[in-house]
Amino acid sequence: MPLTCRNLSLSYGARRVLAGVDLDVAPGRVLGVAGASGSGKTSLLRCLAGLERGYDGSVAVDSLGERASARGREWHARVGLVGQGPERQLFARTVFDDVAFGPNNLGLPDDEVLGRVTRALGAVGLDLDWSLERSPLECSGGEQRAVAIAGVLALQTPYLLLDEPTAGLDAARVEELVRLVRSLAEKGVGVALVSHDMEVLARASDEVAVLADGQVAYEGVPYQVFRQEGVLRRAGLEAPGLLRVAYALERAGRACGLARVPYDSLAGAILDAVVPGERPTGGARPAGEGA
Ligand SMILES: Nc1ncnc2c1ncn2[C@@H]1O[C@H](COP(=O)(O)OP(=O)(O)OP(=O)(O)O)[C@@H](O)[C@H]1O
Repeated sequence: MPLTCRNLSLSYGARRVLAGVDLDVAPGRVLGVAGASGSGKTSLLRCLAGLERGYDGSVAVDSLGERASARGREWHARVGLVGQGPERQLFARTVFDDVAFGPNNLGLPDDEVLGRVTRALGAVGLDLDWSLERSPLECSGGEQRAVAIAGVLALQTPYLLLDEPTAGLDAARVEELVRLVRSLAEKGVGVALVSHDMEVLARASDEVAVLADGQVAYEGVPYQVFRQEGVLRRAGLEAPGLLRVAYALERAGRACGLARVPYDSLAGAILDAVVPGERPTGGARPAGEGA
């Protein structure tokens, strides 16, 4: 059963931030969440994470039903949240201790903690031996982000909420993050991914929900969402460049097979559409390699 919200509304004082939102975060799926600054993305994740109490409507996960988020511990065992700028919350003496904090807090035996920390560090590309020596304060910003994400991964929650996890990261770490999100989904984790980077959403998401004026203005598979020009305008968003090229080609009668081509293969599909038969479908040949 998914993590769901139904008719979810939330106000801060007189300001209504969410106004009747229905969304599902399903096991093994990645729900991307897009929207302008202040459209309520973080507030939505906080409701799903069981951190907001004053909402109307319902939020449920597995067998924990309406208002169950008030039960705290049970909810947090199911839903992990990596908030914005999570590296600000690193505090332990070593990276290892920081990542181990959550599992230790669950009262798990030492060998289970070690296993979880090892796997979580590996998932974000960090080394176990390094983690035993290094203070989080001595890490680069990108490493700190990875440590903070590992700390939540080590909780092994079946649902994971990520709020702007790629903000400020270099291209290689963005790439790692997209791969991590996809591999978590392949292992059955249900992920909600908030991002201002439409390319990250197009690559990582199974579906994208666009928030505008506190409501879901549109929800669908990425290539459909990003062709909704009116919705994007209303939400202050712009489709990723490659998709805009693909849409333009389709309008000109040169289909790129958007319904079946994953975003990462789109450059090859566009070249196929422009110069038919010149390239293997989905494959981009390294520069300089002969035909
Ligand atoms: N604790 C709070 N008290 C009062 N207002 C709040 C609080 N938290 C958020 N808000 C307001 O609610 C609105 C939505 O904020 P939220 O952080 O959910 O938006 P967002 O879509 O995540 O924005 P961004 O993309 O800039 O992170 C904003 O206008 C914000 O100022």
